[in-house]
Amino acid sequence: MKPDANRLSLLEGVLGAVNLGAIVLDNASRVALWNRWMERHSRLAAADVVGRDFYAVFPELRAQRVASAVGQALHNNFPSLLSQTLNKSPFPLYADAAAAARGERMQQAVAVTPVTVEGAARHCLIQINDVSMAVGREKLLREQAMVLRSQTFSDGLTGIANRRHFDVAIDKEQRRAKRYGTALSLLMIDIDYFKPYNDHYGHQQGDQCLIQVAAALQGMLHRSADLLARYGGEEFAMILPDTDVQAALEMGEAVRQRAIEQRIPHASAGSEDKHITVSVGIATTNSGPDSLDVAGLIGAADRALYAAKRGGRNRVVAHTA
Ligand SMILES: Nc1nc2c(ncn2[C@@H]2O[C@H](COP(=O)(O)OP(=O)(O)OP(=O)(O)O)[C@@H](O)[C@H]2O)c(=O)[nH]1
Repeated sequence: MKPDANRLSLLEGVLGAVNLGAIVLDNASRVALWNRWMERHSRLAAADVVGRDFYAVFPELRAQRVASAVGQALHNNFPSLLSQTLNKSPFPLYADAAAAARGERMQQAVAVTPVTVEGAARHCLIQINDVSMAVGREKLLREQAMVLRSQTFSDGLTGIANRRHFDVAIDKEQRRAKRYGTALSLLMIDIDYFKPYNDHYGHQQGDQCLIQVAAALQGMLHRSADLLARYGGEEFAMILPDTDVQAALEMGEAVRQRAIEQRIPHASAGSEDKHITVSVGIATTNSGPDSLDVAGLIGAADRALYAAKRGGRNRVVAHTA
């Protein structure tokens, strides 16, 4: 074999073996080369395609970015890499027969490159990579990152916001209240006689009680900036932006009532009512000169809660400066 013919058959062999789609178009956009990968995934044989107008083979591509990339390569000697977000699957190519039957195109990365051919007008090479796996992996990673993020900010037992979420939110709301001169209220809510509940019914039922109370309180919040968090073991915190002391007292009372409405039996409660109750401590900060910082607000709500417990439990106490 002559050296030139040798090189040509080597090149044909290589093009046939590469694991990507290769199409060569001549200057009049006729298909000059169609490799085996293209045959496999388009289900069009080279013999049926070579020599035909590219847009007769793929009419839908005429109005697409691929067409302008081909034009730029052939007429302006300009290479293009098609944006994958805008051109996910421009070619009707399928991983296998089953995907073709489902009409599920493979995700593609497409590059169009001008090719100089000795003694002929400029050609162009279209390379198509199957990036379905990479795209799938990326999607999975993004989904996992979202799950991780939501786990980082929610309490594993009750599903409501956790302490970390609370810390971020209270800080943000305190600064917002100060900046806009609005009131901010914090409710600390603690289940009464929870240690005897656990001792009497067991830890697992204690967990169920926490889940039920958390869900009931969560259902009371309707404004997007309101937040209920699990602050500690059997203690919840409710952040209420734009809420003055009067409105916070009403909310505290509604919380107390909602807990009672659950009718969770508590045979060993230290009180007359043999059902689960909660105590609520409230602190409110305004933008005035005696406005509280985050630590001050939490400390004040904690002291109010302690006063509610000392006062007999199943009650609401608001901090007074
Ligand atoms: N089941 C369960 N119990 C918890 C969890 N976290 C904290 N606890 C329990 O909550 C109880 C809290 O008890 P205390 O702080 O003594 O308060 P209390 O018995 O509720 O008494 P008062 O608050 O004064 O009415 C402890 O027994 C903890 O073990 C949890 O995730 N699950």
